[in-house]
Amino acid sequence: MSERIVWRRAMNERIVLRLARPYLRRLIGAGLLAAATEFAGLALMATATWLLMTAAGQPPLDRLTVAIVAVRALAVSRGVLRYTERLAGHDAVLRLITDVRARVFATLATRRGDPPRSGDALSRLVSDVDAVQDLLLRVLVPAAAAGLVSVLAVGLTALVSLPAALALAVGLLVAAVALPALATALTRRAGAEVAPLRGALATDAVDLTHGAADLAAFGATSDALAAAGRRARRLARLERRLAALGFAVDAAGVLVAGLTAGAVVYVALGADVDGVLVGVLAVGTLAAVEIALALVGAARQWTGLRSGLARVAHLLAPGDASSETPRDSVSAPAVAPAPSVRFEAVTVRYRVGAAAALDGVDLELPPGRRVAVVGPSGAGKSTLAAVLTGAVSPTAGRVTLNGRDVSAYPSQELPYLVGGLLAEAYVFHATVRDNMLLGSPNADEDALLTAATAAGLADWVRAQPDGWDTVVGEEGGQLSGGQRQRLALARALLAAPGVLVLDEPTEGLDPTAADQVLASALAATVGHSVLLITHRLSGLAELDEIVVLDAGRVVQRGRHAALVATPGWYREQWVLQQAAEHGYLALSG
Ligand SMILES: Nc1ncnc2c1ncn2[C@@H]1O[C@H](COP(=O)(O)OP(=O)(O)OP(=O)(O)O)[C@@H](O)[C@H]1O
Repeated sequence: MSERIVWRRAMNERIVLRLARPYLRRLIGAGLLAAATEFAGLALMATATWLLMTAAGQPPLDRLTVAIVAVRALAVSRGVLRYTERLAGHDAVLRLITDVRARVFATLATRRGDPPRSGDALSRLVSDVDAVQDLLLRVLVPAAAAGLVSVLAVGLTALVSLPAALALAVGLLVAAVALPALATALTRRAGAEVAPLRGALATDAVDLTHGAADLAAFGATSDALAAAGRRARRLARLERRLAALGFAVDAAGVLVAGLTAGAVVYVALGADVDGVLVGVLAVGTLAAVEIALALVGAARQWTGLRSGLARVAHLLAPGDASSETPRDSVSAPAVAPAPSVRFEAVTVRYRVGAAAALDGVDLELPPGRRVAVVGPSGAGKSTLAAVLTGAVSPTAGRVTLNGRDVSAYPSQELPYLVGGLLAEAYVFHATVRDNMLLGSPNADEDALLTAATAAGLADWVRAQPDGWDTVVGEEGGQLSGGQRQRLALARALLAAPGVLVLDEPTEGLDPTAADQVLASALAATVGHSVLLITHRLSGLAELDEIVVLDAGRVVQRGRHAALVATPGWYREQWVLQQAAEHGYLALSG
């Protein structure tokens, strides 16, 4: 098992690095330049030490001339080398990154079956692809340079004293192998958790903003916010822990440098090495260990980059396991008994001086009553629902639940009393199950099936290979408009708040499907309080009352049978719709 994980990790790097092949020569060049830069630094320290210590003995100036020129040359060349190394490295890596980003973008754009969320996709395009850049510039190039310079330093020390070279080699091994391994082991788990958590937080931001209305409608806002808050706090904790471990490892690095220099000096003195050379060895050791310690930083970087690299590799070589973070579960709502609803002369004006969207509307909805609100476009139907759910406050008049003003209810309590399918319901990029459970997280399979059947979604779910676990795509993009609507209706039926508001539940369905879905949804809500908003007039015969709105006013009200027998908007529309739909049926049959 662990072997498999290690193999897969190595595979991730290999998949990403395979893309670097066209730029290999430039990258090797950058690595050599980096090594030359570090070596120039090391040589500068050693030469300057030799110069200072020798000059203290006041030798003839010509003995120092070469060293003086060397110090100047090394100081200048170090800067020049660093500059060219950066230029070569960034040139190669930026070319590579352009390729990787284009490939990731193309994969994200064309991929089917496991569509990413836009927040997550953004994070992949930005931070995960940056991980490829960091792997090369901050891990591989400095690591190669540090390795090369360490070997050179040991080799040159061996020319002075073999035992001192051995002491340096041990110190360099600790600094370049043991400490990086320790740093990786300590930070691996936390580091691996950080990138998926960042992805999950980006997704939270998209869902919390785009899905805000639906989260509020199902009373899931505070749970969703709490879940996002938990993730944010966990991320902050992990990052603090990583920072603390980083400081501890850095401190250990300083200790290793000091101890190694001490050991080299001790061994060199024991081997009767010349005093000036001992000084050179001491300073050279400090510089060499510091260069080797760059590997600790590289290893730490690598740990942090791994999950990003894995996600890029996963995208570029599909068919591997996904690393999505599961959504936290939310607590169950208490199913509220239906309240008694009363609209008293409710007037809504969206702007001062604008025509009233609702104009003195009275409506009673005692527990168990089912009322339809119909009327031409712009008549105020959705406004009526919005006033009932507390989304819009009346300009005049009031809406009460059990005698208490809607605005007096806490926002956490209201969704269990009134809610349901609001206009333009948001479908989350999650499974069918998760979408349905939004308003009733603890519902069991039977309840899911009942609600899905009533909404006419069950057959489709059964036909999916993943059933309830089918991912519906961002904003339900993998569903047809009708399936999206059925899913939103099933969610509302499952949530079953005290008063179920259904705003155009059959929008986007053809007339036959619309009739079937409305009939089964109404059959599932017998005994519940329902406020149905619809522009279709068929299937309303069994409702207790139909309210006809026009320009914000109630122009007709009564049961279907009475309304079709009375001249007015309802009868005219009924006749028109029947004629149109029979024509449609005749054509489609
Ligand atoms: N948020 C808003 N800001 C300003 N005016 C609004 C807003 N929402 C609705 N209105 C206006 O209020 C009136 C009633 O709109 P409402 O959406 O309630 O009608 P509706 O009967 O649901 O229409 P439709 O059947 O087309 O959905 C319309 O004139 C509309 O332009």
